[in-house]
Formats: sequence, C-alpha cells, structure tokens
Amino acid sequence: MRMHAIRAQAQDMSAKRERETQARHQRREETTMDEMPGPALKSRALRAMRADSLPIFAWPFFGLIVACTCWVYLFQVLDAERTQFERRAYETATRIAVNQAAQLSRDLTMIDQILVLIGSHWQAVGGKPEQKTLDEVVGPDKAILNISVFSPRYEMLFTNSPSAWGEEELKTAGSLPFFAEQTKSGVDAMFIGAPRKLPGQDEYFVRFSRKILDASGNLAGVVVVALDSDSLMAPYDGGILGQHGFVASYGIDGASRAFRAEHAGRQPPVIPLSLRFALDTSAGNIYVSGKDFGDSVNRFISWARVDGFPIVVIAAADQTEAQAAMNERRLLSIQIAAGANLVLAAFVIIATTMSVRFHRERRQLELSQAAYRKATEGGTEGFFICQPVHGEGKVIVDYCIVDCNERGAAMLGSSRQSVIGQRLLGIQGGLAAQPAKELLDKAFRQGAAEEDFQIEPDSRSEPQHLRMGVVRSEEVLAITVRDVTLEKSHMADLERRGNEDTLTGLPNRGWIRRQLPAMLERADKAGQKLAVLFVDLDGFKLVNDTFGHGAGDEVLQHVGKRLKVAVRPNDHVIRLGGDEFVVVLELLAHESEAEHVADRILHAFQAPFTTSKGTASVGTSIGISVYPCDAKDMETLYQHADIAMYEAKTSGKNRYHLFNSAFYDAMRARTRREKELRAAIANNEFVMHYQARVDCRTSKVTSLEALVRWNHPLEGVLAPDEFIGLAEETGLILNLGELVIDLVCAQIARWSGGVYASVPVSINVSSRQFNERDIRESIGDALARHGISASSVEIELTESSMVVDPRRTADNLQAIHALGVRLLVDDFGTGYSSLSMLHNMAFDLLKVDKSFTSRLGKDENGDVFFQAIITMAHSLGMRVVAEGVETATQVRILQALGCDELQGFHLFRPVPADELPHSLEVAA
Ligand SMILES: Nc1nc2c(ncn2[C@@H]2O[C@H](COP(=O)(O)OP(=O)(O)OP(=O)(O)O)[C@@H](O)[C@H]2O)c(=O)[nH]1
Repeated sequence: MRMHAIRAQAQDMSAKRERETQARHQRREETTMDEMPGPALKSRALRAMRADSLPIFAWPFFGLIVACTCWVYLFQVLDAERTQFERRAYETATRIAVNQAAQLSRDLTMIDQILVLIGSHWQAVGGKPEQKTLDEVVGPDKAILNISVFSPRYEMLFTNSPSAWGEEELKTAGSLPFFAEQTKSGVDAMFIGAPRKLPGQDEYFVRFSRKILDASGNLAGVVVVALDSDSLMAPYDGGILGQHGFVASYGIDGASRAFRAEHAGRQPPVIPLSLRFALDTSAGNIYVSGKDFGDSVNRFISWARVDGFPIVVIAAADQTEAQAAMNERRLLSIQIAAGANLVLAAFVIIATTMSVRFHRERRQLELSQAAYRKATEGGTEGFFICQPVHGEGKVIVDYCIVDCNERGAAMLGSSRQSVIGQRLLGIQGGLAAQPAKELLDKAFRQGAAEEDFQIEPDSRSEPQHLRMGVVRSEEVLAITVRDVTLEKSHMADLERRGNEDTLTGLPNRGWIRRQLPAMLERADKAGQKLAVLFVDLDGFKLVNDTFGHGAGDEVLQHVGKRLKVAVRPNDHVIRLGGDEFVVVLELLAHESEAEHVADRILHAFQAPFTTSKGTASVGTSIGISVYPCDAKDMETLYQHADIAMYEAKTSGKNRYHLFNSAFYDAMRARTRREKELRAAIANNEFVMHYQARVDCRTSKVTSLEALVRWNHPLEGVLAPDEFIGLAEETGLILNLGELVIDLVCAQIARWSGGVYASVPVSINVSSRQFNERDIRESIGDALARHGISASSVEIELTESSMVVDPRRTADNLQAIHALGVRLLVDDFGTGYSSLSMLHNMAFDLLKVDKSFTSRLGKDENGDVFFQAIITMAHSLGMRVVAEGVETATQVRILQALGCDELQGFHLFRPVPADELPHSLEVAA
C-alpha cells in the first residue's frame, strides 16, 4: 500500500515536471519567436515584395491575357473561314463531278449503243460492214478513233484503223482485257478499258468492247471501239479547280478510265487507297493529302457515280489555290494581329513603366508621409493629407482626410483612427469647415495658401487660433496646422500696446493715424464735418522742473481724464506724446461745436492739478482744424491743427485758435526765410557795416560798432531787424555770431597799419550766443586766427544775456575780460538789470538805450534820468555811451551831463568799411 502511494506520488511529480518542462519550452519558443524579428520581417518583406511586384507583373499579365484571347479568337475565326472555304471548294468540286458524271453517262450510253449498232450491223452484213454505215455510226465528230471486230478466237476480223493496234497487241489480243473480260463474263454488257497508249504515241485512248452474239446467243465475235481518253471528260473551268486540279473517271475497280486537267502537263495521278474505298459510295467528298497522291499536292476531292456504269467521276480541286484568297486574308489577319500584338506589347511596356514609376512615387510618398507623420508626432504641428472629392462636372465639393498625425487629430478633438476617411465638411466643431475648405480650394488652385482660423469657443479642441498652411502636391494637399493661440494673444497684446499710451491709457499716435482715414470716410458719407483739436499744455516744463518728472506724469494722467470729461462721449482723446494731446470730434454739423468743446477744455484746465509733490497749474493752447474746410486729408488736417495751436501759443497761450490761413502763410514765409538764412550763413552772404562812436569831449572816434547786414541775392541788403530775431529763435544766431566775429576780426586785420588800427571794434553778441557758446574761446580763436590783439575788440551784450544765470555770466565776462577784451552793456535800460547787478560784472562801458537819449531836452525827467545813470556808472568805474544821438541839442546836453561817448546818426551812420571817414577827427 505504501509502495503504491510512493509510486503514485513519484508519477505525479514526474508528470508535473514534464508539464513544467513543456511549458518552459513553449515559453522559450514564444520568446524566441518574439525576439527573432526574422519571420515577421520576412512576411512583411514578402508583403512589400508582393505589393511591389504587382505593378510590375499586372500589365504584362493583362497584356498576355488580351493577346492570347485575341489570338484564340482570331484562329477560331480563321478556322471557321477555312471550313467555309473548304465547304465551298467541295461544293464546286461536287458540282463539277456531278456534271461530268452526267455527261459521261450520256457518252457511255451512246458508245454502248454504237457498239450494239456495230454488232447488229456486223451480223446483218455477214461480217462485211459497210463503210458508210460505220461512218454514220461513228458520227461527224470523229471522236471514235477506231472500230474493230474480233472473232471469238481473238482474230481481228475487221478494223477501220490498223494503226490503232500494235503488232504485239494483236498477237495477245485474247488476253487483253477488252477481249478477255467479254469471254469471261456471261453478261452481255459494255466493257470499258483502262486508258492506254500505243508505243511511240502521246495520246491515251480507252477501248470499249461488246459481245456480238449470233441468233442462238452464242459468242460470234467482239466489237471494239477506241475513243480518245480526253474526249470522255468534258472541258471544265480550269480556274475553279486550280493549277493542280483535274477531273477523272475511275472504274469501281479503282482503275483510271479518263483524265482531264485544264492545265497542260498533268498526268492522271494514282488514286490513293483511301479514295478507292471511298468511291464505293455513289457520291462524296474527301480531302486527300499530297503525300497520298504522291505529287505533294493536297486536294479536295468530290466524286459522283456515273449512272448506269461502274464508273465514278472525281473532281479534284487544288487545295492551295482553293484557299489562296483565304490564305492571303489569313496571312494579312495574322500580320495585323502581330502588329496589334507589338502595339499591345509597347502599351504594356509603357503602362508597366508608368505603373512602376507611379507605384514607386506613391510608395515614396507614403513612406515620406509616414516618416513626416512620425516626425511630427512629437512636435506641436498637426499634419494632414487631404484628397479632393469631386462632384458633378469635376467640381471639388469636399476633401477627404487620407492621413494625419495624432496631434492633428487632437486639434479636431478626435483620434487619428476616427479622423482618417472623414470629409472636411463633415467635421463637427473646432475648425470652421467651410472657411477651411475655401483655403484648401485656394491652395488647390494656386499651389499653396496659408490662413489663420479662430476656433469656435465651444470647440472640443484646445487651441483657440490655428494657422493652416496648405501645399498642393500632385493631386493631394499637405496641410500643417499650428496652434498660434499664444502668438495671437501676444500679437493682440502688442497691437493693444501699439495703440495705447501707457502713461494715460489713452489711444496713442499710431491708433489715430490708423483710425483717422476711416473717420474721414464716415464724415464724407454723412456729409458732416470732423475737427482735430491739437491740445498742447502751457508751462508743463515748469511742472517737471519744479516737482520732478513723476509729478509731471501725474499731471499728464489728470489731463487725460479731464479731457475725457470735457469732450462728448463719442469724441476721441489721444495722447500724441510729451504734453501734446489730440481731440477728434466726429460728425460735426458746424465748426462752432468744435469751439464749444475747446472752450470746455480750456475751462477744465482752470482748476490746478494736484500731484503727490504739490499743486500745479497748467494751461493749454488749442489749435483747431476742421475737415473738409481746412484740409482734405489727414496729414494736412494735422498740420493745420498744429499751426493753429502754434498761433494760440504765439498769441499768448491758454486759448484756442481756429486754423487761419494768413497765419499759415506767415509761417510759411518764416520757414522760407529760415531756409534762406541757413543758406546765407553757409554761403557767407553777410557784410559788416561800421558805425563810429566818438568821444564826447574831443569828438574823436573812439570805437566802431560792427553791425551785420545780409546781402540778400534777391532782396538786396537787409537790416538786422529783418533776420536777427529769426536767427535767435531758430538758433542760427550761434553760427551767424561766429561768422560775424570772424568777419570783424578779418577786417581789423586788414586795417592793421591804417588809420583805424588803433580803434577797437565792438561786436554784438546775442543772449543765446553768449549763453550757449563759449564766447571767450570763440573770440580767442578768432584773435589768434587773424593775428590781432585783444584790445582791438570789444563785446556788446544786452541785459537779457545776463538774467539767465548772473553768476555764470559774471564768470564768463571775467574770463573774456581777462583776454584784454573790453565789455559793453548794450541797450541799457530796456532790460531788468540793475546797476548793482552790473557792479559784479566786468563791464567797461554802459551803452544807454536810445529811448533815454531821445528824451533828452524834451522833459526834465529825461535829463535827470540820464544824469543818474551817468553818475552811477561812473561810480562803478564804467564809461557811458549815449546811443541814438540824432540832434546837436542831444550832443550838447550829453556833454553837459558828463557823458563819455556818443553814437548816433547825428554823428555817424553805419557804413561799409571802405566808406568810413579817412580821419578819426570829427567836427562836432
Ligand atoms: N513728466 C513728463 N514730462 C514729459 C514727458 N514727455 C515729455 N515731457 C516733458 O514735457 C515738456 C514739454 O515741453 P514744452 O511743451 O516745451 O513745455 P511747456 O512748458 O509746456 O512749453 P510751452 O508749450 O511753450 O508752454 C518737456 O520738458 C519734456 O521733457 C512725459 O512723459 N512725462
């Protein structure tokens, strides 16, 4: 019992081990199968090979099938034709054989009757036939060659032509068939012999014999007639049976009787065995090969039994000729078929080549498609291949997605499997199908197209903006789709920023430039006006300077808000930049409405602006230009508003001005003059005039004031008041000032050694020139350049030059003075400088303005005033020059007041250098 249990357990374990081993084995096999790519690869390669070989073999196979079918059909047709030809040949031969047989029957019957008649005649005349009777029997056509009668012991009893018998023949006549057959047979019938010819003769003849019986029916002799063999067969149409055709008659014993061939040189052929047997029937057809005939001519044979005689007539048609036409046609058909075969072969070759090429291209396309798809799978671009779907009249009605990558499918909110095969117009949600189709249509027409699409908000696809690029390749479209949501939002942000002023949040210059044309168009359409208000702040720089840039910014922001409040709801407020704003008023019935708005804006600026740094008051100057009265286009409208604003500025600020064409003309004239002035400086169109100053007591010339004149090419010599103001405003005074210094120094240098060598020349330096240029350096350079001494030059400065920065002015003056150059205060009394201020400056002379001189002698205060100036100037160590001295009275008063020097028309007028007096002594 225990042993049994142990054995069972051992068996169980071994079975388990075996199962485990098998399982392991199987697993290994499976693993090996998986790991080994061989079979899978092989089957894939086989599939690829099969796919590749299909286009190579399909067309040849097709060609072969077509060729075989055509050949089979052709041969069937040709065979049918041959059968028909054969049938016709047999019919013809049969007709001839039947006709010949009928004719032969008649002839043989007649010959038989002749034999009977001759036998009867023989008996009747007792073996002595009459020639006349025989002639009647033979008939006129002489077809019967010979009539002979033999005795029962085959002795020739009679013959009408001894030459028709050979000697040898006569000896053996008893054994010859014509005799032997008659004696053998108990039947009284005509014997028909085989064709024979006598030695030395060409003609064949046939002998016919019949018994001559006596009254008791015993053989009394044999009557023989011989006929030309040919005459037994009637003539026939040689063309029908052909070159090798013939007609012949044979006995049913198979021996030939007569033969006729319409073509010369034909011998009766030996009748083949096959035909001999066939002749047992009364009529029939048979094909006999040339081999059987022994003359290599195949023939169609037809035969017919001769009625009443053991004779058969055969008509043999030459097969080659009977089928000549057919063979010709057959050959032609075969040639045509062979030609067609060649064409088919060429077609197959071309089709195969094209098919292989097309297949290869398609395969390459598929491979590159797959490769591109795989490559784009990891990227961000969606990729699709679409094929057009044509409707009626080849019109593209839709596109079918034939391939795409997963990313592309995801963009449509679907998977690749479900997207492939879908029609574009059938795609729900996401991409707007109709516009996308229009883009594809465009790409199909033009070769390529690109467009951005906004995705419907409730779409399943995540991007909001897609960029679709479509390229046509043959008959398919390759489409790349890119998510440009981020790019679009950046663009939108940029556009917003591009249109917005960051400080005030108002639309900016770019915005109005882009929008204004459309606004003008709207105004045109509505037949209304449009006003551009150019708003420039007054005194804003001061805010910056006083409170700082930050506070300035705050003011600008407040300004933006106040402007928005001041204008109508539909008006536009734009910040151009700096402290410049533009207000555009659309759809105005009258320009007075623009004035009302301008008034409101001015009013809005009345209250000061509160900033973090303090309260600032800022006004505004507004220029108004109205479309279409003031300008017809955007640029001019702007320009005119700007000019109007400029007029508001120049006429006192804090006001508005409508565009005024007169002001505009003045500005244009000013601009033109500025241009001329610039050119004049470059071309040195200036000349210096000199006005002498004289000593009040000695009346001697003490100095010359250099006064610039513009030698205008068209207008002649222009005085300084016609261009110095403009030169000051435009900054051209800086260059002009330099030029003047140079001209004067050059003139001084020219005077060297002359009467004026000891007289200094004073040069006017403008406020701007003094404050913006280093005059000390300019003068120092000019002195050095022309090699003249500092004492020969004086500088005249107006009071306004000193008010900007008195301390710096004092330093500069000191530096110039240190050169040895004397300094003069020009037009004293017109500015705001005080003598105490001048005290700190290194001035040597004080030129009292001509307005003070003109009052001298006229009112008491005038003299007192002048006296006070002289006294104070002297106390500060300065000499005094009275300007604008025009009368002798003034000279006397000034001498009495103790003035130092005089200058004026009463003494000297400004003149060019060469017109100056030749002596320094002046008669007072
Ligand atoms: N705070 C601030 N200042 C600016 C800004 N842009 C330009 N500015 C300043 O604004 C000033 C404008 O100059 P102007 O128009 O000549 O100053 P203004 O004092 O108003 O002169 P008028 O127009 O002749 O009255 C300049 O000082 C600029 O530096 C800006 O964004 N913020």
